[in-house]
Amino acid sequence: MTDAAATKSQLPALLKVEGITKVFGALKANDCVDLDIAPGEIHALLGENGAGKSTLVKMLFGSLHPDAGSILWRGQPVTIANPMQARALGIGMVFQHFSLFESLSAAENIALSLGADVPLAQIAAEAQRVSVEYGLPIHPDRLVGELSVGERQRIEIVRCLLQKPELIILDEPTSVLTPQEADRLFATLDKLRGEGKSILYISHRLEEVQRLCDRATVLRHGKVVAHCIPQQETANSLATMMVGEEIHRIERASVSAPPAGTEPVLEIDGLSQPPTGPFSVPLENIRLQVYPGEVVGIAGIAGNGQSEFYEAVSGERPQSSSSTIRIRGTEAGRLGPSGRRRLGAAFSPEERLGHGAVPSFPLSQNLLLSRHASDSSTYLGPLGTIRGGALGRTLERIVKALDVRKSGRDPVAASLSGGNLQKLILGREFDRSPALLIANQPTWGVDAGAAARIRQEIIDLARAGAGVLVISQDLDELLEIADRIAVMSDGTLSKTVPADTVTRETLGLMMGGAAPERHHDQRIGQPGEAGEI
Ligand SMILES: Nc1ncnc2c1ncn2[C@@H]1O[C@H](COP(=O)(O)OP(=O)(O)OP(=O)(O)O)[C@@H](O)[C@H]1O
Repeated sequence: MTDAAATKSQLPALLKVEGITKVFGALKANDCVDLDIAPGEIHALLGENGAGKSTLVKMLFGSLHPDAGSILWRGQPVTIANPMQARALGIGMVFQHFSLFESLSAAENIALSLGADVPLAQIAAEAQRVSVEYGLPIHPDRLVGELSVGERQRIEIVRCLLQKPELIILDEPTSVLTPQEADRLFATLDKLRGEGKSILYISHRLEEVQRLCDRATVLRHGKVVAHCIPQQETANSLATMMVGEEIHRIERASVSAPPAGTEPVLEIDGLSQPPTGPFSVPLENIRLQVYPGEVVGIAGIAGNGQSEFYEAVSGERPQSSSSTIRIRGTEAGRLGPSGRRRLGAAFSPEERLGHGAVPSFPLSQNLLLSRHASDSSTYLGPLGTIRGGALGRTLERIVKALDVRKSGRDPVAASLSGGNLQKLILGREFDRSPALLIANQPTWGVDAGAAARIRQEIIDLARAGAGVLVISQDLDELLEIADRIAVMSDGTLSKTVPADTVTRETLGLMMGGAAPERHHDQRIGQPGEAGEI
């Protein structure tokens, strides 16, 4: 045990959890969990998707209630009936799925949760002060609906800090952040720890857990399997504790240039789009080609036009000109998502709940929503009746292929853990064997084992002949799976470079806008790209 961790483990606990159990139907999501957190400690809560982490922290925040066990706060047993009581005790939480109203400004959202009679201008000023003090830049007057996921998260953290909590629960805070934003967050958390605040930190990124956290509790299938000091472990040993077996190593055969004359599966030619809202990023003359057999990655700092680009290529925001987007040679610019799906495209959006899936619909109905147009003869009868048997069989196939953990046969989407829902949404698209897959942040919030599985599926899909476009803020992910990488910056797209000729550092520079040439696209095997970065 390191000296600091040893000292912290001996301090009287700020929070102690004893034998907490939570049952959903036949599933024990938490099974007699013990955990203690000292003042001034960053404590990691680790476990694979569906291990029970969110269930545990929701009980600490009063949004779920334990079936057995006790919670002690500063040594006293407490019942946390609701989030208001949790906040009153001094427990704040930043959720994995943000709880902000999109049509309200950042300051209005903060005002709602503070619930006090404080003028909005004062709340905005206070939020600004906290955001500067803790290095979390936000714009209090901006509408949340216009902001990137990273910016929304900063608002959530600022809102939480304004409530002056003693314990802050962070559920996968860095999964949507760039390396630079994550570094800034770590500095913020360090500062909070220095002020004596405690942090319960859920993350699938084991390197950052080792770098940041004093102690860790590891859950598997709802049970505590280990308490450990992350710095005394390796990322591999932590992952093995979580999943109980070694993590799959990605296998990736190199891809050769497609034969001359091969038609791209996706061709974007001069895609420009004016701002779609007061704070949205305009897209400027984007050109890109994706060929069968390859994975093309789009890197970039959040808020540089990736969301607008995804909307344009997926058909969520059809274009005024048909010819700016071609899918398998057919002009598709004016088509919506279903029209593009009929051409063989598949899509996986960044936000899984609300966008990738309807939270209150069972999984089978969510499956139907994305496949009714492209596979109508499989899932719909002659009079538009739903073929439940076919839907059920497909669902089972997807669940098996991606090892989706769920409670019950066909539960509502909202009941799946974040990572399991992500596996389901991607599995739904893989299952169609699409000619083109466009995935936005495919492994956001997914555990190390499942992320490896998803990345392998993406590579296998490409090697089986599909073209894949992956938008990701995770540079390591792009370097692992992409054959070519382009960087989105300020609504423009750099030329692509072969992934094996770039490093994180050069990509980081490109993300900062250092790429001298834009609007070009280059296929694998064409020379002279890397030197031009
Ligand atoms: N409201 C609910 N109803 C039914 N089952 C639920 C509910 N909430 C969670 N579960 C189930 O409990 C298990 C634990 O889920 P939980 O969200 O706590 O996992 P997690 O460790 O946070 O996973 P992830 O890393 O994917 O977020 C999962 O199998 C999930 O499907």
